[in-house]
Amino acid sequence: MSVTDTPLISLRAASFGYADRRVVDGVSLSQGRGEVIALLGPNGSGKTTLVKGLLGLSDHLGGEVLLFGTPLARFRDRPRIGYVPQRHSLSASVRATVREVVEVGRLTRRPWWRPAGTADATAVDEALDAVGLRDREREDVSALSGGQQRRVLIARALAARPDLLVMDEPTAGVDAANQRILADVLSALAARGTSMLIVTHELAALHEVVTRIVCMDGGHVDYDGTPRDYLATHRGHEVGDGHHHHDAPDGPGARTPGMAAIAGDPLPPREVHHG
Ligand SMILES: Nc1ncnc2c1ncn2[C@@H]1O[C@H](COP(=O)(O)OP(=O)(O)OP(=O)(O)O)[C@@H](O)[C@H]1O
Repeated sequence: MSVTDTPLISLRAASFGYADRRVVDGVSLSQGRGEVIALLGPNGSGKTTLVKGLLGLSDHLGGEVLLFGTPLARFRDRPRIGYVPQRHSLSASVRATVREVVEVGRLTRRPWWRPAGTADATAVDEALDAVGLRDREREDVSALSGGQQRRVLIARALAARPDLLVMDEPTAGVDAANQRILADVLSALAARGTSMLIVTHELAALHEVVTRIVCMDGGHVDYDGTPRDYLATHRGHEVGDGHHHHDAPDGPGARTPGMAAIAGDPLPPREVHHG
């Protein structure tokens, strides 16, 4: 297998959890370069625990986990995986400009004592362009909407030029118009070949971006295939986790659109964007 064929992530019978509590149990999954995987499943099925496991933020409790071919325990090249955490918005109590927040993404790419150079500035410019916020770079992040702040966080992750972008519910809590903008941002990244692993309850918003669907239930993977096959086998059910929802009536799943949306019903109109 050549280096370029090495999967970005490769899990064999992998388990993750917290201390001795096994939440993700015996999952086998590998992601190739350029793939955009939507990780679906009901609340509590272990999606976040799985992606946190890849980042060393939950405990690896068994099985094999390779990141870019290197066993998780020996993996040191953390900046290769960009992470946009769940339900994270930027604190209103800290004053920082959009650009300053994105610049933080570069810190993992240089020693702490070296000041930012032109390569850092270029990476920040590109990340801001990728999310369509270059023209807002001097603004205070607290002045931005929730959806725009989510884009700032995506830019922060992109600034490190990761090989894999892991996002936990990037569209949750964002209104329909801004979901559309976020989906466009992710589509543009996908068109550039960015590999993504996206935990989501809102497949309808992202269906144009996703190349593969992995569905979890009770800590296991119970579906892994193309969006087309997923649609065929799950027709009549709600997208993602709607049919399993049990513990978060006001959570993101509560807004999960039905199958009709992914099957081609029109999405909400695009937001007209001013400056
Ligand atoms: N830090 C933690 N310590 C102990 N248990 C945890 C921790 N974080 C999550 N869990 C438990 O792990 C289980 C799976 O949670 P996880 O967040 O991975 O699910 P999820 O599929 O991402 O759910 P959601 O769709 O609600 O985000 C839950 O039962 C949760 O209580």
